[in-house]
Amino acid sequence: MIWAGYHVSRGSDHLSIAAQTNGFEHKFTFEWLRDHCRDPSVYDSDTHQRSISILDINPDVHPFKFQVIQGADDVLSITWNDGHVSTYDLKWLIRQSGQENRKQAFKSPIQRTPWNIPTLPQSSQTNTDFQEFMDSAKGVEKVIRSIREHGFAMVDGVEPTTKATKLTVERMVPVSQTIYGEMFELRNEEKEDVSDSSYSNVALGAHTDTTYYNEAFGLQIFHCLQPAARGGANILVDGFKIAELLKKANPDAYQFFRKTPLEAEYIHSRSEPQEHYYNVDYVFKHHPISDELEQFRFNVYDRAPHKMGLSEQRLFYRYYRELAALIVDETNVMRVQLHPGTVLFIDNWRVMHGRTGFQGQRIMSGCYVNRSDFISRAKVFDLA
Ligand SMILES: C[N+](C)(C)CCCC[C@H](N)C(=O)O
Ligand SMILES: O=C(O)CCC(=O)C(=O)O
Repeated sequence: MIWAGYHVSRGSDHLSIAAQTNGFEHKFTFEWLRDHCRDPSVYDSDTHQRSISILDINPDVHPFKFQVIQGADDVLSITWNDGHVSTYDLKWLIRQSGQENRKQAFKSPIQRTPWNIPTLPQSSQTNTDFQEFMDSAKGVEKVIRSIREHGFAMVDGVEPTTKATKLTVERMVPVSQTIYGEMFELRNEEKEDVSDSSYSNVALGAHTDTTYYNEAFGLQIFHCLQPAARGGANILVDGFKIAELLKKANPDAYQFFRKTPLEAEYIHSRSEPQEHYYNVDYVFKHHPISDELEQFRFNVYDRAPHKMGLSEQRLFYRYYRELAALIVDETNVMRVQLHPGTVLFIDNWRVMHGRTGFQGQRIMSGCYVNRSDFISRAKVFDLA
């Protein structure tokens, strides 16, 4: 059966849709087709949820007849041996085909552009005005695009309060509930029962947060409500650039961190701890299908004891020094003096943050956002 350049034919247990141009065949078993029936009786097209179990489908299901109905959207219609009729938008069906290049199908739709000092993105790309962000979908899209392409974004002109920071974040994504609270205000007065070193005035080397969580938070948000009298600048380092540099300088080290999961842990409260976060995962985490680098995880402070054999220990220390040296190399370190009014969004799966030590009172307001919540929002704009 010929349809707009395709030939649909039947095999022993499948249908094949062959492109007339190059003869490429998209093949789907009868079971796959019946399972992917988009009829409202078995599938909700609003929520994309299926409403039947795989056991409701007869494994011997096969077409009684099939035909292509041509129209605005060409449709494949199958009448099954049990009498059920399924229709498929042929363009949709071809997009689901895993034969051609499954890897390709999962490639990120956005171009991630690793940066360091010589290649810093323009502020016109990364910064968005508060009113534009609040009033238009375009403003939100611009911020998401910058986070996806460059690993960070800024919104300027926000009222310098924690309440306004929350409002700004929630325009785009829900704020996460964490052990640090929802919105946190980081002050350098000793917090009585909290053990994290960020609640002090010491310098913090560039790191990603919550490596000890099973899913590290997707975004870290900072809004400096009161800058320190001296020091206290933030630093940002693009982990994807570091990945690129390490891979080039020492491919074995890159492979080591791709294949060797590292231990991380944290106990939040000093007295009567009610929790002990612990996780193992890779420094360079790749997508299981596309193989693209998806997450960079690096935090020297929150490492748990490394349970490694002797040769692994030797390699680990050699390579970890090399990695750490790239992260402090000034060519790779962006300095940002945050001031009241600017909300900084950091992709915590890519860009490391830190700060210089400081004197005087400093107040940093902020929060975390779940990875899934952020990616879900980005997908609406076709940015994930
Ligand atoms: C942001 N806030 C101050 C609330 C917490 C900071 C946590 C930092 C921690 N060492 C980590 O890397 O997760
Ligand atoms: O105080 C800052 O600017 C950064 C703190 C920090 O690195 C953190 O909270 O993880």
